[in-house]
Amino acid sequence: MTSLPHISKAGPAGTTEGDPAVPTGPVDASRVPRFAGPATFARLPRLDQVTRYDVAVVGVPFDTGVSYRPGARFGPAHVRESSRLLRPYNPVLDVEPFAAMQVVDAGDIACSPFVIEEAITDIERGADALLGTDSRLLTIGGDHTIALPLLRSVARRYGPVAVVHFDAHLDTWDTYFGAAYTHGTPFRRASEEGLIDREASVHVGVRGPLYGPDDLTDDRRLGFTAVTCPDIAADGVAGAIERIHARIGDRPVYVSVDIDVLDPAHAPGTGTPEPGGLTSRELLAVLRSLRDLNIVSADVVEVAPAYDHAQLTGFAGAHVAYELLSAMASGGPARGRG
Ligand SMILES: N=C(N)NCCCC(=O)O
Ligand SMILES: [Zn+2]
Ligand SMILES: [Zn+2]
Repeated sequence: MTSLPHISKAGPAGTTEGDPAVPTGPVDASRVPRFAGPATFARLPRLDQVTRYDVAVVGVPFDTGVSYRPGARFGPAHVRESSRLLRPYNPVLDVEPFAAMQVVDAGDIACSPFVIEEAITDIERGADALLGTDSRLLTIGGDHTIALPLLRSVARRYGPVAVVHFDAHLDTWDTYFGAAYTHGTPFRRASEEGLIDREASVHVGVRGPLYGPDDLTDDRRLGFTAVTCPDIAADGVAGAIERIHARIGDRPVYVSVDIDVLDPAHAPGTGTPEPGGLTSRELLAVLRSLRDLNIVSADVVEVAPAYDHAQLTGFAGAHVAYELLSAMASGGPARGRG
């Protein structure tokens, strides 16, 4: 009988047992079935099972900032459960992210489900505790409100960062019902607080009706340009990649992926779905191109499992996280401003 867990060393079999320099990898799916044992992200070790890490995958089960369907508080658990099928080698980028870096599951940041301002402080402190000089965060939300405290933490370390924001929505609106901190407003607050590089931030996948033309002029003033879904329909994925790279260069960049950037056919489990979105194939291709960028941290947000079908959105979220980790592994450690 085999007992759990069979956490593997990510180096060549038999050569690295007990070597602290070699990352501890996922549970070996050829020895312990994928559907057995606890659902850490990609079946990676927990924070307390390693002595150091390069990337902490951390959940933020918060959805008090939503304007429509609630439920993204259950996103971290759903993405973890859906990440059991991931495999260690990324053939497109020719990288083994869990061998190139020590990736750990740091659990969830506990935050208030009642008071948004308190939750934002909790998330910022939680991120500060995990983000080191040579470590990065990959955060699983949670609604998009959480990008604000995450950017505060990242900007404290790197200064204002470029943002590549994948989303159907601008999320640079001002207030809802007079509330400043919501999932429709994080990038406006971040821009006002000086957390983002206004010369180098970009939305990807924006579409759907707005409140009025001012939304777009405000958005540009706040430092964003947009590669919209109609742009991608016209110029393809290659056109999108070219524009993103031209805008970002080698600046430190934070990547935020709202899963509703995908068409609802690819990701139904989300709170504010908008028809006419990206396919998962298109999104994964753009994410792979980010290997050339200086990624300082990233998030995947807005997975709301109550509206999911057949784990489509969960698998999409898990794969997005995997490609972000692969891009980080492939691009090497984060660097400060050159
Ligand atoms: N961040 C997300 N997913 N949605 C923002 C939608 C804001 C609105 O209801 O206008
Ligand atoms: Zn959105
Ligand atoms: Zn969003």
